[in-house]
Order: sequence, then C-alpha cells, then structure tokens
Amino acid sequence: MIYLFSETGQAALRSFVDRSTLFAFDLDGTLAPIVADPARIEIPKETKEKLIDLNRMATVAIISGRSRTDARNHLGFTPRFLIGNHGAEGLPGREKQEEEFRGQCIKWQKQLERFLPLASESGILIENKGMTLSVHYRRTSNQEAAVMNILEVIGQLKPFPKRIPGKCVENLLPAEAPRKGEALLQIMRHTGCPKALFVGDDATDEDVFRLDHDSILGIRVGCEGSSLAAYCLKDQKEMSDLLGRMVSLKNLYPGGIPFEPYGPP
Ligand SMILES: O=P(O)(O)OC[C@H]1O[C@H](O[C@H]2O[C@H](CO)[C@@H](O)[C@H](O)[C@H]2O)[C@H](O)[C@@H](O)[C@@H]1O
Repeated sequence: MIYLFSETGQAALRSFVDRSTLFAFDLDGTLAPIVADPARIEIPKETKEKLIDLNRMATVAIISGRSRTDARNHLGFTPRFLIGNHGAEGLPGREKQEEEFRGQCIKWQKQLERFLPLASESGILIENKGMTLSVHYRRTSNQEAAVMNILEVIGQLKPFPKRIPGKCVENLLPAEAPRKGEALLQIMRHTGCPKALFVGDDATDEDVFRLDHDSILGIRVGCEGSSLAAYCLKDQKEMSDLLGRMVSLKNLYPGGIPFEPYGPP
C-alpha cells in the first residue's frame, strides 16, 4: 500500500477526484475510532463537520457493518446513501431478500443463545443487527479462548453462515447477502458515478478493496499488515485531514450535485 499523504498518493488523489466521483466510507475504525463498547462510538467533531461539508457538494455513501438505524444515530447527518449490515441492508430493490435475512438471523440468535448460555457473563456480546449478526469478544478476559469457543459454535449453526472476522468480532452473514463491494457497485450504477473513492479499515472492507482499481480508489485506515487496498492512512486520526483535502478538491468542481437522500427514512 502507498501512504496516501506521500507525494505519489496526493498526486493519485488529485487526478482521481472530479465531479463524477462518489465518496464512500465505512464507519467504525474509519470515521469513528474503535472503542470497547460498540454503543459508545463518536465521530470526532472536525471529522463530522468536514463530512457534512463534503455531503453538501458530492455524492456521499456510508457503507457500514452496523444496521442503518444504528449507523444513522451515530452519524448525526443524512448521507445520500446509507447502507447497513455490510451491504445487506438498504440497497434498492432488495427488500424481499432482506426479510429472508432477518429470519436467518433470528434462527442464529436462538442457536447462539443456546450454545453460549454464559455469553454475557464472560464478556461475549451477541449483536443481532437484523440482517447480519456480530459476536463480539473484545471484553472477554481471554480473547484467544473466547474466539476458539465462538468459532466452534459458529461451525454448528444452521443454516451455515458466511463468516467474516473483524476487530475482536466474528460477523455472520447470510450466504447470499450482498456485501460491501456489491453494494458500492450497485450505488455507482444507480447514480451513474463511474468512479468511487472508498475508505475502510477492516476485513469486510477488503470486499471493496479487491475491486477494479481504475474505477475504485481504495484507501485503508492502517498501513500495517496486508490489504488489497492501493493506498493507506497511518491511522484513524488522519481521516479528518483527508476529508479536508477532499472538500478542497471538490471546490475545484463547483456546482456539485442536487442532494436527495436515497431510500426509506
Ligand atoms: O463496517 P463498520 O461500520 O466498520 O462496522 C464494523 C463493526 O463495527 C462495530 O464493531 C467494531 O467497533 C466497535 C466500536 O469501536 C468495537 O467495540 C468492536 O470491537 C469492533 O468490532 C459494530 O459493533 C459491528 O456491528 C460492526 O459490524
């Protein structure tokens, strides 16, 4: 990965961004720093202000692993696109499928509660987000043992889920659920934006980073470890600076786009 604030990275950003660019962001670990309690995330004030500015002048999409309602409560503004559940919630024309996903998650939740009866006492948090489910182990006293236990239980779930590990979390998705990459491509088709810039930090974001690099500029928060993203930021604190640069680049293209939020409230 190339550091985005290097000369090469800045040149790439300048030549990529124009009036037709869609700006898409992940939430946890990208717009908001990671904290121990998922309910207590906060988008830093400066980051939020710049994001709101960008949202006024460009097409902005938030593609989060959280449910749309939960993500909306933390965002405090209305982006044109808000996709939840790692891509499984909020895509145009997928309403019937979403109901099936809900049914699967209810079944998984019941099974997980049966197989992990002492979950909350041991610090495991089962988060049913409607269309996907997350099993958190950040607050367990022995994370290694906890994840082994969780994986064993996931192996017994029916129907068998698509499992994507994240930051101290195992995410369970219905096998047929659209993921972040498919969600981004569908929004691009819907808006007619031929190019998208996407910033994310976690394993579920790799689903976007693996897409065609000519039309999608992938930026990973964190330069360590492996990723399919072409560019990276050193850490989440650099997000505010990046948004500031995006806003000033968009200022080069006055006129913007008419703003109309997509989807149900
Ligand atoms: O795709 P995202 O918007 O980044 O959502 C990914 C998951 O984020 C949340 O969990 C993560 O952040 C928590 C708060 O910082 C942290 O406590 C947890 O350990 C992380 O895994 C959220 O709770 C999940 O539902 C999302 O899937």
